[in-house]
Amino acid sequence: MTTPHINAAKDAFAPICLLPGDPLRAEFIANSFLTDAKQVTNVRNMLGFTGTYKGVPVSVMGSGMGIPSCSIYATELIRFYGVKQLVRVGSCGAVQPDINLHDIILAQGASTDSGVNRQRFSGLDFAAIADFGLLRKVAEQAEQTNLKVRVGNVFSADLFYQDDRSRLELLRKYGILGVEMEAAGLYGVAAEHGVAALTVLTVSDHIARGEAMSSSERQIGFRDMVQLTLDALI
Ligand SMILES: O=P(O)(O)O[C@H]1O[C@H](CO)[C@@H](O)[C@H]1O
Ligand SMILES: O=c1cc[nH]c(=O)[nH]1
Repeated sequence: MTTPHINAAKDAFAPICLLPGDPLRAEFIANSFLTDAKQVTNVRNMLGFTGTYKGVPVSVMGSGMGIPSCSIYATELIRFYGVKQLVRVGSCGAVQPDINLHDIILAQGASTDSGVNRQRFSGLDFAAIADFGLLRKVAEQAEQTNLKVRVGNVFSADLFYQDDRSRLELLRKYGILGVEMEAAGLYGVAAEHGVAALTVLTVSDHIARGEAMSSSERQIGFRDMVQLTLDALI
């Protein structure tokens, strides 16, 4: 079976799928965390893998950057491959002064400048929120392992390069924790199909302070996020 963007066998994906933006991060997660991970799709080099974690089948697939790309993969995974729980494991730029590089954010909700949810919600404003069950599991796992996480609203931006400082100040004032590019779209796709989604983010940049992780720091930081997420869900 193939879809326009996934060339996996019909039963190739597990009901739980992690979605990093970067397909090479998907490969890293598969090789580092999953047992017997096998590559199941490679259309456009958007790699997807399925293996097990503590004996439970888990998939991981790149989603690309931005809501349109992520929405394509999320929709095909749900409609054609039966995925029921989609958990984005991504990076973000921090907005608030008390958030630092390496911090982990659970995106309880996602504000956005994208119009996609208005398109699917008849022009009305849809509150793009995480599945409470998934959110609670990851928050409780963090508490049990003494890993500090922040839970709240993030902003899913269409533009990565956005130099408007007044917008940054607006986001800070409204309590936005971090800026990324997919969560609001993922939550909209999940709501449309009646499945569960969550976004877990590692702070890779501080937008206000102009700080950024090195590539090796990114890998270690992402490791903590993935470990937390898998231990919470499985
Ligand atoms: O690291 P990922 O998961 O790709 O997430 C963030 O990084 C990309 C921008 O560099 C966007 O996709 C943004 O959401
Ligand atoms: O979308 C993103 C991701 C990481 N850092 C940012 O500043 N923006």
